[in-house]
Parts: sequence; C-alpha cells; structure tokens
Amino acid sequence: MHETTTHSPTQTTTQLPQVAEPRNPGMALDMDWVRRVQANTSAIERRCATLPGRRSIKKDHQAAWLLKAISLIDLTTLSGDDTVRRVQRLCAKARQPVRVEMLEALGMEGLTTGAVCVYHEMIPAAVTALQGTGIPVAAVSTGFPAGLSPLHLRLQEITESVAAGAEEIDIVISRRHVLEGNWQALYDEMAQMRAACGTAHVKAILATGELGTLRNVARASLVCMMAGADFIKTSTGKESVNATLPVSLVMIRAIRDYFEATGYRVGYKPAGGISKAKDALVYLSLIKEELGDRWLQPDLFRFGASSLLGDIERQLEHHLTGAYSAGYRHAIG
Ligand SMILES: O=C[C@H](O)COP(=O)(O)O
Repeated sequence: MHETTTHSPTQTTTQLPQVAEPRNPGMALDMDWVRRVQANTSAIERRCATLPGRRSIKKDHQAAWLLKAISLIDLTTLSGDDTVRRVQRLCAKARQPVRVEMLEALGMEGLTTGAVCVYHEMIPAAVTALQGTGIPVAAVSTGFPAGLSPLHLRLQEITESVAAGAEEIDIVISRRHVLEGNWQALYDEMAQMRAACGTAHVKAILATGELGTLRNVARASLVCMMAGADFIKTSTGKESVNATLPVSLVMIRAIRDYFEATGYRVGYKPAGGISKAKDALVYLSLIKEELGDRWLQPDLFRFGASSLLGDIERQLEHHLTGAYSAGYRHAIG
C-alpha cells in the first residue's frame, strides 16, 4: 500500500486554490528537447501494472475521494443525437451531481462537476442552463473528432465557440503532423489555436490511440505545451483506444518535465472510456504520486467522461446504505 494516498483529499469541493495559477505562455519550439524525449515502454507498462492492484485509497477515505473525483469531471455529451433537452438535463446534473440528502449524509454541500463539455451547437443551451453557477462550459471545437477540416475553419470555429460563451476549448490536433514527425507544423497549428482561444483555456486533445508510439505521445505532449496548451488531453472518446494508464503516465511525466524546466503547470485530462469509480481512483492516485496534490484541483485536472458520474453515485450510495441502486436510476452522467 502506498502511504501517501491513504488519506482524504486535502480539498474535496470545487474550491480553487487562493492564488490563480499563471497561464502557460508557451515558449519557442525547442527541437533539441523534443528529439531527446524517449519513452521506455516496458518500464512504463511495469509501473502501470502495479497501480490498479494496490489498495492505495483506504475504504474509509474512498467517499471523500469519490466526491473529489466528481468535482474534477468534465461532464460530457458528444453525440450526433444531442438535443437541447439532453444538454439541459446534463447541466442540471452538473449543478447537483449527487442527491441533496446523500450529500448531507456525507457532510458536504455545494458540490458541482468541474465543467460541462458539449459540441459547439450546444454551447448556448449549456451557458443558459449553467448561468450563475460558475460552472464553465467546455466546447469541442476544431472539427472534432478527426480535426480534418480546413485550418481556417477550425480557427473560425474556436472564435465562434468563445463568442457563444465557451470558457474552455478542447481542440484536436492533426495526428498526421505527429505521425510524419512534422513537429514545426504541430507547434504552429497549436499556437494558432491557442491564440484564437484568447482568454478561454485550451485543452489539446492528442488522440493518443492514433499516435502509434508512446514516444510520439511524449513528443506531441511537449510540443503542445511549448505552443501554449493549458491542458493536454488524451482522447476524443471516439478513437478505438482512448485513455489508458501507460499513456497517462507518459503525459503526466511530460507535464512534470515541462514544469521543472519552465515553472509553468499544465493541466491533464484523461478522457474516453473512464466509466468506473474504481478506475477514477487509480487515476487520482497516479496524479498524486507523480505530480502531487496541487494537480488534484479542477484548474489542473479533469476527467472527460460521459458515464463516470453514474457509477460514482452508485458507489456513494453503497457507502451510505450498504446496497447498490439499479443503474437506470443514474441514467445521466
Ligand atoms: O471528452 C470526453 C469523452 O468524449 C468522453 O468519453 P466517454 O463517453 O467514453 O466517457
């Protein structure tokens, strides 16, 4: 058992740290650094294999950690059949992710998710539904999920998403720039997208399941941070392989290296296929061990997830009552 991860999280609510984190301004593309980056696949896989089996968060602290996990969710709907009504229901869930009586029994109040994440067309519905809550709307812009529309249209989409009220923009990178080793093109594209975001924070989706190697994941992470990404994010949720622990380890170590070299903290968002409370706890342990408590706040960590909240609710209910409720009672989130 890992001693440092047995206690309750230091902050459970969405309360942000007192001092706002300075935004990563980016830096010039440093090709020597990019070329130096390696990823030792077998060592990474060995490290990850030890994680899920470890009882790193003790049972009596699990409820607190699960509440913490809720505060870090980008509650997401990204479906072709999304409707205003569905987005409104999702936003209601983001405002009150756990039933009031359960929250009271757990000694908490004022819990919300970290953000709501939608397609561009659904931004106005989400902004209206979240008015006065402080919960930001994140939009997947730039021709999500493939990112293969013309660059000027992708940049225009960002501008329109920000104008519509999105405070966070999840962009997708051009995978071909990574696969062809065209780091300058990736850097330039990312820098233009960051500029188009203005004051909105930008999360760079690497679509790691399509990047071929862990070394490519490490290099793409670094180049996106050099170009000013506020967050790096694993996946769209639409690739055949989405968030995994090995990819996460590579990305969070890239974040650590970037912080050590520049002093700027970049956020991390694993996304796609994270639907179980126990998996969320493994991710939180990994972040705590590799990056420390500071990264366990919503300004530096999010889960991109459409169905994780439902399982966390079931686990919290079990914690309180000793029984599981049926899955259909937690249909949203
Ligand atoms: O960015 C978030 C992902 O699209 C959500 O993926 P998921 O539906 O597998 O949870």
